[in-house]
Amino acid sequence: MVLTVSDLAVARGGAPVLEGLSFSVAPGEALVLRGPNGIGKTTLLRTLAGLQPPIAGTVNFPEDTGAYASHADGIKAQLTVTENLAFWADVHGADLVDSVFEAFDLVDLRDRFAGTLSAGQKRRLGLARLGVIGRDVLFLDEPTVSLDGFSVKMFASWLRDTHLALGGIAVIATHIDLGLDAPELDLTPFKAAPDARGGSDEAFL
Ligand SMILES: Nc1ncnc2c1ncn2[C@@H]1O[C@H](COP(=O)(O)OP(=O)(O)OP(=O)(O)O)[C@@H](O)[C@H]1O
Repeated sequence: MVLTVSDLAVARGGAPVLEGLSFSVAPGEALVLRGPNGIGKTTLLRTLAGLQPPIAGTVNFPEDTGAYASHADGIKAQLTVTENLAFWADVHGADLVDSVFEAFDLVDLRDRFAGTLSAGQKRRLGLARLGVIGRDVLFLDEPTVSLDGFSVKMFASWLRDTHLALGGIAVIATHIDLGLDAPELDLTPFKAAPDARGGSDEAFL
């Protein structure tokens, strides 16, 4: 299982954002996306994950092995932490294992309604979803936003010592160092030439 990207071009709102991207990520490896605000990290991650089509090139990894995570993580406010995780496990036909509560520091929050969690706690729950759904190829958009230093370290440990150690793959847009010893891809040189058409995609706003 390898993630292979060939001559990819991506667009947002009908306007090309990045072009000419080729790279591959092997099992057990992560790739960190770098670049200034607005360069196209979110657009690229969404395209890699199959949430929007590329305008050129190809993205290859085994079907049904990918998962995209951003701040809009689909937490159900009226369910407890445990019920949220059980729901996601169920949808993916996976078992909800106790170690997930520990890995994401949710042990004391098991019975709390998700709607009552703080921003950082919600983020931990959203990230814990990745620990239950058993997907091999993770596309992570600023996963550590709202997390305190301790939680960042916990998440980095899970990523390194569980997900990657078991042969998973991760492509991560992050402005902070997760201590992963992963290669970085600066997207700046891949900025698409300006497109006179411009455009707007209301559904994506
Ligand atoms: N509806 C739209 N129409 C045209 N351009 C858009 C539209 N929505 C976003 N863009 C532009 O697309 C570009 C890529 O945005 P994207 O969110 O992928 O960047 P990013 O690298 O993730 O940014 P950040 O680091 O700020 O999160 C930006 O320059 C943005 O202004």
